[in-house]
Amino acid sequence: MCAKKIAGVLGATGSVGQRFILLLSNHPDFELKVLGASPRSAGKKYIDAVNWKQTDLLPKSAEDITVSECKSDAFQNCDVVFSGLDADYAGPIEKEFVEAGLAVISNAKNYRREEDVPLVVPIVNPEHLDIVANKIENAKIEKKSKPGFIVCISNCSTAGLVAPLKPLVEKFGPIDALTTTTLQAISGAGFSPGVPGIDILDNIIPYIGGEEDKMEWETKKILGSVSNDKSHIELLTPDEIKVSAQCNRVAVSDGHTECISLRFKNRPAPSVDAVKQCLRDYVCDASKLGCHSAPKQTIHVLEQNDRPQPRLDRNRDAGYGVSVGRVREDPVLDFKMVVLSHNTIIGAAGSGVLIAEILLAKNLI
Ligand SMILES: NC(=O)C1=CN([C@@H]2O[C@H](COP(=O)(O)OP(=O)(O)OC[C@H]3O[C@@H](n4cnc5c(N)ncnc54)[C@H](OP(=O)(O)O)[C@@H]3O)[C@@H](O)[C@H]2O)C=CC1
Ligand SMILES: N[C@@H](CC(=O)OP(=O)(O)O)C(=O)O
Repeated sequence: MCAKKIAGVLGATGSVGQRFILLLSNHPDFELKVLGASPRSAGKKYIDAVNWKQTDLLPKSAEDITVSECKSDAFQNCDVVFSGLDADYAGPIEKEFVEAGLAVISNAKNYRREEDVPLVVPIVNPEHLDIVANKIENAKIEKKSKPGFIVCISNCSTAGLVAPLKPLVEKFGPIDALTTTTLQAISGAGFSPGVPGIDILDNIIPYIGGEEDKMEWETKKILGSVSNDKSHIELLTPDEIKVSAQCNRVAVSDGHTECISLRFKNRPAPSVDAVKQCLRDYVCDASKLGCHSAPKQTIHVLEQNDRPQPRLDRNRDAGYGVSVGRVREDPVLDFKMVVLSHNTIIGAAGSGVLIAEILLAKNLI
């Protein structure tokens, strides 16, 4: 049995950072050693710096770690650094880490649109990590030291959307039109400052800044393909997919729900039963690789009329699985369905951990 890889977390005190702490405590492959947050938290013990808001208790192993400033010196011994940094600060910090030769897996939006940065939902497009493998291979050929790199995790609502789309597009071809209306949990808005109770109690907020554009754009990259020379990602064209998103904040703690309608380009459209079977049969590559956190069932197709529900279904496969319910014909497009995914697990920190497990299985960290 190899020694565990050393892991660090940037933005360790936030909504995503706290989830990283939970997922990495007692992980068989990674040992959490270094935590970073803002200058307000640096120098304090983690237990004193964090305002812990998870329903699971703060792991003992993290309590006494002294929070560092987010500078690469403190993280030099890390084999992998997970970032849950506020996007207002993530850009230059993550850049400095990559330049220092570190492997960074980031939840922040800053580098998602760079064409040579993989944007990965690990249950959907781990093959985009070939770009990292190619960078490392090229450095070897040029006898340079192992390069730093960044892998971005998608927007949390996008992660839930692309999970069922991947097997459907593979089996039934391009999607001519898709609309999605989201009902997003408050943990998605983070903890500093977070959504005020007075705004969300007895209410729905029909606007989440930037979210609709992210869903519409990121879907094209995640379902796109690696270029022949493995240097960048080629996006799907509008001819291959058209997405329209409307995003809403609702009074749910964790778990994003999405009501999706879609029409395939190819005629005749498949039957409802064929769509359900396709979703049930999908086994993601992370599961085939035997990764520790990979879901046993990637997509759970639920038959009850009133499911999925966030409180009841968000923890399927420990939050790494996605639930799909109410698959039925749509009188305007071809089909409609309801998708539920855990926004801070498969939509954020869990995806980061699973990406690291895949990188490890491929000897890239
Ligand atoms: N929540 C979610 O479901 C998802 C979030 N994301 C993305 O992940 C990132 C983190 O989100 P979230 O956890 O919700 O945000 P939070 O606001 O809860 O946490 C932000 C973190 O950034 C740290 N930070 C703030 N300012 C600085 C600074 N100047 N230097 C270094 N660190 C700083 C904070 O530290 P301190 O406590 O010391 O202030 C805290 O650890 C964001 O980019 C977000 O868009 C992505 C997918 C899903
Ligand atoms: N905006 C998402 C959280 C998220 O994923 O944000 P971003 O795409 O900026 O990382 C939410 O509020 O639920």
